[in-house]
Amino acid sequence: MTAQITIRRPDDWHLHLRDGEMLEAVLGYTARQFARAIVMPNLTPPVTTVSAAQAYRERIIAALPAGADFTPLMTCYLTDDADPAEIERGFAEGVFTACKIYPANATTNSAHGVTDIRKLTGVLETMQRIGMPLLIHGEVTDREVDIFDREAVFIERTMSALVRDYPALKIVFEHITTEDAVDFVEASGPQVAATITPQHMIINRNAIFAGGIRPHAFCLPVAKREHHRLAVRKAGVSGSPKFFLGTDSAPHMIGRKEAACGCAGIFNAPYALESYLQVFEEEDAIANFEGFASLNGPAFYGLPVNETTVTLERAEVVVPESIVDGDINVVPFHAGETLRWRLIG
Ligand SMILES: NC(=O)N[C@@H](CC(=O)O)C(=O)O
Ligand SMILES: [Zn+2]
Ligand SMILES: [Zn+2]
Repeated sequence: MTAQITIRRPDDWHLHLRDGEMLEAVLGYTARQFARAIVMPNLTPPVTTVSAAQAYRERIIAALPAGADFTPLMTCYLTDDADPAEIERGFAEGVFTACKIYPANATTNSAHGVTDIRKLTGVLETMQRIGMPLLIHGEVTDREVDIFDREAVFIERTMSALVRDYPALKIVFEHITTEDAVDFVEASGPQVAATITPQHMIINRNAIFAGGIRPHAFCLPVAKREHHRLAVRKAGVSGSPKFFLGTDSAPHMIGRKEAACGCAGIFNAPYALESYLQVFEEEDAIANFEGFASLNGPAFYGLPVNETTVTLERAEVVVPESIVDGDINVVPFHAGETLRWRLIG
């Protein structure tokens, strides 16, 4: 049995770092595991301009623990009136790495999101021309559509046409949760890829109702049926360059999760690599772990791979029931469980 595994240092291609005290409390966990991360722009107010992204990047860098080697890659939150010139300038100046579409009201802090993708023609043409990736939270927001079908219906109603109409646009289908999304990404050209979270490889929708309502297993897109989990898991460990690591680590204060109307989001940053590696091991696919965690993302984004490495050893790690820092109290993914790998640096 392998006792240690060393891979090139991974990156997280989908991450929520928040701001202020929460940023201070959670950033170190990601910086310990990952060299770079695509930082989601769904702050209040959202990050829609080059100057807001620059200022947010500075706050992140200022909050880094001493000696950390971590680069935040910033994203622009698209709204109906997003300005193609601003986006092109942000990309050219190296401030924006990508743009993010949240369909309006699809998820946490998405009230300013896009109401109709047809309003973005100028933006999407520009992004296609300059090779700037478009990251999509792929769920319809139509309340008539069952919540478990919203990703599949988004493919039918929006994603298919988008891929057809912008054949050279780089698109990341974020945090995929269904067999439909796996099939769609596999059937599309190399310009279409997807991120996969640890939770969507590990839990199905039963986890949200195991013996009672489990708010810490609730995120969006919500976990689906077992056959979808198996399809997502298989895609993730397959070695296909179209699938790469994106934790979607999304911390919310314990009181905002354990509430009559609890927030969506799972905080998985502290043990993300341990969690993913366990899946690759269970699927007898450790040989594909480095590709998923450290190579496929940079290749898709056209960025260099990281030069340094990380090592995980086979050792039990008990995940704490909560992560507390000053006033911040967040329950991590796998709280109270024992994981089989430990990141040693
Ligand atoms: N994934 C989540 O459940 N929540 C994210 C938003 C998102 O990625 O959709 C958040 O910002 O809390
Ligand atoms: Zn999302
Ligand atoms: Zn997210």
